[in-house]
Amino acid sequence: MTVGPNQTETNVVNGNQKLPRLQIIDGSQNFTNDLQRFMKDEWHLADHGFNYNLVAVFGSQSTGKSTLLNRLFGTDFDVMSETARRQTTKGIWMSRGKDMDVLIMDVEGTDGRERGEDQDFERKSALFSMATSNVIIVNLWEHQVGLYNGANMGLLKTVFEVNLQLFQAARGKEKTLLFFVVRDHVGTTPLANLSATLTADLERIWDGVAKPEGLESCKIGDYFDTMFTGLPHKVLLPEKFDQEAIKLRERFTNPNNKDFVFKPNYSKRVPADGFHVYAGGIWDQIMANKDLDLPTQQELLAQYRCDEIASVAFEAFSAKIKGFRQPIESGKVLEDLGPQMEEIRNTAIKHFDKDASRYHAEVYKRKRAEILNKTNSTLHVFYLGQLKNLTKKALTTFKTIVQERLKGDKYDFAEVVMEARQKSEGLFLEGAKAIVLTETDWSYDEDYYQLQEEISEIAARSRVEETKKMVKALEKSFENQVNEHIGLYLNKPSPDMWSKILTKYKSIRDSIEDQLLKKAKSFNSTEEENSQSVHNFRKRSWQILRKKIDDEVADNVFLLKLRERFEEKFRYDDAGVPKVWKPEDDIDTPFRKAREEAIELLSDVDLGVSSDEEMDFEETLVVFSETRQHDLTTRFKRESDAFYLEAKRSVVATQARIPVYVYLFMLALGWNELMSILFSPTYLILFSFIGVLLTVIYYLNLFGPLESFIRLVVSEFLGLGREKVTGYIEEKGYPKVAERVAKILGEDPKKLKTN
Ligand SMILES: Nc1nc2c(ncn2[C@@H]2O[C@H](COP(=O)(O)OP(=O)(O)OP(=O)(O)O)[C@@H](O)[C@H]2O)c(=O)[nH]1
Repeated sequence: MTVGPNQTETNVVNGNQKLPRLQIIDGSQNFTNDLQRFMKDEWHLADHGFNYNLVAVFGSQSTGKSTLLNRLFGTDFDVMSETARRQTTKGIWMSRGKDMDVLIMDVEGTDGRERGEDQDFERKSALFSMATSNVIIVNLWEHQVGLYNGANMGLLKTVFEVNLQLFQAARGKEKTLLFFVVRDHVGTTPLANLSATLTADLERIWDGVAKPEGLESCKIGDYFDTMFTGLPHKVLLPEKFDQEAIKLRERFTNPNNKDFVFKPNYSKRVPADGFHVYAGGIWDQIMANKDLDLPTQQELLAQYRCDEIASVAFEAFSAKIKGFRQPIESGKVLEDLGPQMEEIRNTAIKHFDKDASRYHAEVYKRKRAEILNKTNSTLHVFYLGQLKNLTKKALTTFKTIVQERLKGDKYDFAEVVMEARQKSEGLFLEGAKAIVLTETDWSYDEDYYQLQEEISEIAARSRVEETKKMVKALEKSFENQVNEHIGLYLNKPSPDMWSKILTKYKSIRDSIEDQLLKKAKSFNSTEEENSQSVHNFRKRSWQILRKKIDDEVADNVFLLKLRERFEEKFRYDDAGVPKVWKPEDDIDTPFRKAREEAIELLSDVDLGVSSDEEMDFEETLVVFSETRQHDLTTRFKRESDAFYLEAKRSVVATQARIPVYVYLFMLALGWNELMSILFSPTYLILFSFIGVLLTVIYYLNLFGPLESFIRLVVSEFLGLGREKVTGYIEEKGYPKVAERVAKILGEDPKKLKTN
């Protein structure tokens, strides 16, 4: 059966599942596009890494190559029909060995009987096979041994030349096994002799191969191992052929066999998942007739595959980190972000390592650094976002703690700030450390520094506010004390009250200043700030005192105080009982004294702090200026004069006595009336009552009120009379009344009317 370009075959024949095979290079020398799929889906070798081997078979056409391969590896390569006898294998076919991790290449026969001009395919396929295979089976008839052309020695020369081109640098390290299978071995010539002949031929060919510079003395054994075996005639001795074929298969399948063919140093170190790229690249190079530089090819393969692997790993990585974006952008601090990022990134790198580490070490290292860098850069965005959110959270924590702690009365501001700072910075540092991934140079120093700066700014602002609040509270306390104590002095004025006020003022002020300095310590204030605060407070305290004094010495208020003080002295005795002036009493002296004592309060008061205290504000208070003193004195004198007159009047009232002789005269005149009264019980009781009443009025000094009362009664009485008259006039009518009036007056009523 002749198969067309890049044929694939996976069908079932005679009820048996045929092993899938692929024409990787067709008769027109095109490389297949299906190799990756076959490696993965048909042969299931893609994930085998280096754990697979590759065998190619060389030999003249129709020498039973395909038959041999099918026997050894259970493959289903086409075998030439016994009757047709024409070339079967075109190009290069590939199959996986049955139940073996081995790829087998059935290469087109080498003598090109049907190929004609296309002789160079031989060299190309040799190059390709050498670049990819661990073992090369050289298939030849027994009768060809010793015949240069017949034994395909021309092909071997090509193989040697190609090998030197490809593997000169790997001398002694990497080798290829040349496995000679002598077909139709009759046995007349022992295998040992045949081997010797072949070895001698190989040496001869090797010697004839032009060696690259520096490798002139290299031996065939530096690059090749050789093995020889013979197989009986398949047609004449089929049973023996079968037995030997089974034995031979053992050497390919059983690693414990002493002649096991696959040795580690035969491997071309192409990971299975990159084989399709590598093989394709090699064939492209061969077709382009370029020097086939295997290390470069391996590097190219590594680059290609590492990129592919990295891309798959990165895709999976990207899908996993998607969920971070939204919450971080919305300002959330994600718990476990660090461990999660580390885990996702490490999984991606592990994935990469697993598949890519088989490739060219330098390329793998470089590509690993690239994907590490790429994943780290991607995660760095989340790292920065989380840092930003952490900074915000730390600042909020700081503000909240400070606000909460400052709510109470007793707090040490510096302690509060320190505690809040420790907590918020601790929160930041803990969170920041947790998101720094290994194998990164991520640093949060700058953010930490910024946070510290912002905390300091907030603390400074808060300190200013709290200081203001504290000063205000102390001023209020000062004001309350001034109102209480100094108000007391001013309510009970005395000549020494001003000095008392000043002393008290200083003592209150000093005590508040002490408190101010104590509190200021907790605010970590500087000396300069402290002295400024004290200065401001003094100024304010002085203003408070002045206001209090100003209020208390306002004209009317102070006049009242003067009057009270005067009255206290003048109208009350020492026991606080109101004085009743008697004619013999001296009114003038107590009046003068009381007035002088009151006026004393208006004496020059130059209230001020001591001159040794430096103040840049108006530090004295002239309570009563000369003009005010004069004005208040005059007004007070006027008021006090009224009291004097009242006192005098009360004395005059009691002093207006009738002389004794008048009484005697009246007694003589009214003797009879007196007697009648004395002897009339009614009169006696009446007069005694009136007498007692008058005495009480006299002693209680109630003549004034009595007089007022009488006046009130009289005026009421007159008012009543007037009402009666008006009522009468209204009732009787005016003309009649006029007539009556005219009659009484003796006038003409008409005249009166007109008037
Ligand atoms: N005498 C002899 N004939 C064999 C042997 N093995 C196979 N044949 C026959 O040789 C012929 C060619 O067999 P293939 O296996 O197709 O040979 P080939 O080398 O793969 O042929 P091409 O692919 O065309 O190069 C077939 O008719 C086989 O039956 C053998 O050991 N001895």
